[in-house]
Amino acid sequence: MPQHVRIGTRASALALTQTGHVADALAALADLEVETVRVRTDGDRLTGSLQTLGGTGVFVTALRDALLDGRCDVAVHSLKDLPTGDAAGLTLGAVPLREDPRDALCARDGLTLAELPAGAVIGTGSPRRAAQLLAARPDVVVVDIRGNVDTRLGRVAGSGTGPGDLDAVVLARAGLARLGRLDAVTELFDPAVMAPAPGQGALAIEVRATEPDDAPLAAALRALDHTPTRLAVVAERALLARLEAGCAAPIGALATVTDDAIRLDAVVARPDGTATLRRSATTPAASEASARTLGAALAEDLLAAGAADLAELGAAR
Ligand SMILES: NCc1[nH]cc(CCC(=O)O)c1CC(=O)O
Repeated sequence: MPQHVRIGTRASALALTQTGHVADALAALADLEVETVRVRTDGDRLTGSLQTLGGTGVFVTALRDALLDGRCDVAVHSLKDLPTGDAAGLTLGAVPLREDPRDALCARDGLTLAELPAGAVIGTGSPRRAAQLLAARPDVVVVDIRGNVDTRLGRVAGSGTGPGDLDAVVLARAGLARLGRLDAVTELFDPAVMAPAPGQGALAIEVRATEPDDAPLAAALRALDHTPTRLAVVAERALLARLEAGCAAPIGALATVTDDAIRLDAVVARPDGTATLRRSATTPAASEASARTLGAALAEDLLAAGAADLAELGAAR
C-alpha cells in the first residue's frame, strides 16, 4: 500500500508548478500516492503593496495552518517567503537543489539596465531590488508593483499582453524558469550588482515535526534534501534573522557552498539606493551550525558598520 500524502500549495501559477515538481520528485523516490490541496493565503487575497500588507509570512501562514490542522501533510513554499522564526510543531523536511538564484531584468526591446534611457520606469515591489537598481542607475524611476509573474511581465512595453506602461520589471530568474518564461529575460544580474533575497531560487518543504521518520514520506524527503543548498540558505537566513528583518527589507544575501567552504556575500542598502554596505565572510562547510554562525557574524559586521540606520530596519516593521 502506498502512503497517501496531501501536498498543500498556493494556487498561483508559480506555486502550482513548484508543487507539481515536488510532488513528482517525491513520488519517484518512494511508494507514495500524492494529492495536491490548494490553500488561499493572505498574500493571494489582499492586493495592497507588499510593504503595507504588514509583517512577514503573508504567503505562508495559511499553508502552515493547513499543515497543523491536518488538511495537508506537506507544504511547499518559496524559501525566500518563509519567515526566519521557527514555526511551532513544524520542521523543514527538505530543501531541494536550488535553481539559479539571480535576479533577472525583463526590459522592453531587449535592453539591459545600462542601455535603458535616463528616466526609464522600472517596476518592482521589492525594496531590496529598488535600492540596488537605484544604486546602479540613480537616473531611473522605480515604481511599486504587485501581482503574479504574468501580470508583471504584461506591464513591460511591447509584451503584447498587458498595459505595457513600464520600461522593465525585475523578477527572480528561478520563478521565470519554473514558469517557462525565460524568453522575457533581457539581463541576468551579477549578484555583486543585485544581491538576491536570502533563499531566493530555493524551495522549502515543510512537514509536521511529529511525522514518523520511518515512513516512505520521510525517506523521500531525506533523498530530496540537498546539503549544499541547505547550508547556503541556513547561512543567508541566519543573517536575515540577526538583522531582525523580513523579506520586505532592503537586504540581499547569497551563500556559495563548495566542498570545504561556505562563502556569504551580503548587502544592506538605504532604500533610495544612495548608500550600500557590502560585506563577505567565509567559513569551513562543516555543518548547519557553522553556516548559522557565519550568517550571524556577517550580520554583526554589517550592524557595526551602521546597517540598522542605513536600512531603517526597526522602522520598516
Ligand atoms: N515573493 C514572490 C516570489 N516568491 C518566490 C519568487 C520566485 C521564485 C524563487 O525565488 O524561488 C517570487 C517572485 C519573484 O520574486 O520574482
